[in-house]
Amino acid sequence: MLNMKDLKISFPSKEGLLIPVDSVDLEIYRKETFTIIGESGCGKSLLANSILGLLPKDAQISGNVYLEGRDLLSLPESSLKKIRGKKIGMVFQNPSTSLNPVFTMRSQLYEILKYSGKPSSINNLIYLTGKAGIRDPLHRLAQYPHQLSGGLKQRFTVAFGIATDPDILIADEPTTGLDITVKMQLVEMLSTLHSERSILLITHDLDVAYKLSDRIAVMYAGELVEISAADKFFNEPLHPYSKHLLDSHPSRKMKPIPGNAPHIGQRIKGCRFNLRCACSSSLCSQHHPEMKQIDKDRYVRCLAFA
Ligand SMILES: Nc1ncnc2c1ncn2[C@@H]1O[C@H](COP(=O)(O)OP(=O)(O)OP(=O)(O)O)[C@@H](O)[C@H]1O
Ligand code: NI
Repeated sequence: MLNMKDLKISFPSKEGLLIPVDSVDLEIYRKETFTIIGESGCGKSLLANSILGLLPKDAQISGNVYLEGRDLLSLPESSLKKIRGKKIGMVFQNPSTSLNPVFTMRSQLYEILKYSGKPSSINNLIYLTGKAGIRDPLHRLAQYPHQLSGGLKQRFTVAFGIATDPDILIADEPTTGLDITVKMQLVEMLSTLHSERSILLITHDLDVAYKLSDRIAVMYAGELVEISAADKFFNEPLHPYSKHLLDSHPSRKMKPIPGNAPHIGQRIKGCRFNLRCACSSSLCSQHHPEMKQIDKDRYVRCLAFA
């Protein structure tokens, strides 16, 4: 459905070219929830934003992003805008920035539907708010963003995200900043959407990833280092970094990952994780591993598997 080939995003800077996303290859299947996890700054949001053509102006991008065979990166802005509106839905990290404070929820949802040529009857508005798990829809639709709780605002951004019935919904940290009860309600709601469309989920939160994902991709310093079916991933992570990520969770060993994530300008020879890896050998600091298929639904970038 959505395919990335050798995607690279870079920024010119005084210290030379910064490459926060490097050689990413991935495929998101129809109706699956594909989740990207990894420490802050590893490139998750840039990767997601590249699908929408929403990168910063100075970003340089190469490679391909195919949505149903069409390369989004080669399309002019006008076509991209149409696709963005109809085929790709987006749920942003901070609902306050994606909701317009001066319009009611009803008029905002109405505008999205009208713009994308979808039915904008009140029945459809109620249907969509219901799908996003919003109770008492008529009352809520009449309100302005500042009258809503954080959880309700986030539900409305989900309603906006699915309004155009997109093939893929991109949700970047949708649960960040929500308290635990509201977070779990949102997760519950997202899981009901899951059977209908592909979801690209980005999260720091392993609980959220565990509850929602069909497959997990782990990103480290701009590269994907593991892609695995979610059940296998949580039982038997392959990459040493994946193991550390899981061990840092309170329900496991709650052990922090040793060392620090590399600085964005840092060029690391060999495996990018070798400086922090307990299993690292002299080979790891010399050879940069390729992504290798281990079995039907697992890939890993680690010399221990080469
Ligand atoms: N316009 C820019 N110019 C230079 N570097 C940038 C720019 N935008 C982002 N970056 C850098 O790219 C890296 C990846 O950023 P990105 O936002 O994709 O990380 P992330 O994995 O989403 O992190 P988080 O989990 O904190 O949201 C970061 O180191 C960031 O500083
Ligand atoms: Ni991010």
